[in-house]
Amino acid sequence: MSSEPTDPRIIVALDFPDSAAAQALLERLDPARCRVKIGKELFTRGGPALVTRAVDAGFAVFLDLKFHDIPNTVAGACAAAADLGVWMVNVHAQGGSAMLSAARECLARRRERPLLVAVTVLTSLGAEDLAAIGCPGTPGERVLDLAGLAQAAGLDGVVCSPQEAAALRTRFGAGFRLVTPGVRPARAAAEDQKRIMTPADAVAAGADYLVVGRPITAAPEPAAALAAIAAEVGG
Ligand SMILES: O=C(O)c1cc(=O)[nH]c(=O)n1[C@@H]1O[C@H](COP(=O)(O)O)[C@@H](O)[C@H]1O
Repeated sequence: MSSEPTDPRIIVALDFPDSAAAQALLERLDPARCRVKIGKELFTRGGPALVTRAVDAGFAVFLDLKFHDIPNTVAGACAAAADLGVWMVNVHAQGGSAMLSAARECLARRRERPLLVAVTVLTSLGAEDLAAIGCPGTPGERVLDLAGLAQAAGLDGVVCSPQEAAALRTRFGAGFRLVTPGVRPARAAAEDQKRIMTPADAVAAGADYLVVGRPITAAPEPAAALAAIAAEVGG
């Protein structure tokens, strides 16, 4: 487990349709005040070059490509992510124990490695969505099961909704990283997110890192929106 400090806690999700828009926001953000996340949309547009630019600009980068494939393929993808110098990388816990272990082992062999976290149940899914895909139980129950799989495989933590953070913290203890999207300031629109909480409530529940996209990136003044959320959570 890593013992690095959690501050800054806020990870700005750079979900932009082109590299120029992402670059423009990066130039207005301070790497001492936030981390950034590059996900599927922006990575597919901007590729590794954009990731390298953000790393070189001093940002702790969460490369959110949610790898989910056979163990050998996922291990190789995690190694490629580590080569980019990112701070955190993720895989889907539903890929199973062998896949999680392969990812972990491949990164453990490196002198410096990114944190490895597993996505549990997407924050856009509610109980009725799980039922529709034949998945029994509540999102909370499934998240606990999948987080158990991730911890047993030696991962650093999980991506979950803040609604599950308190139960996970109780079950898995202080060193297990809880990365929570599904964060919405009071009165902000939920949009496609279903399991949400405010920034202050998420941190009170035990979240280490808050992934925040549109409440910052779609704000008229993104840096001011970030500062307001940072003030709410104390860092
Ligand atoms: O892995 C993620 O980051 C992730 C997992 C999850 O369960 N839910 C979720 O929303 N995310 C990501 O978190 C970000 C949330 O963005 P906003 O809904 O705009 O704040 C997006 O970039 C999603 O891809």
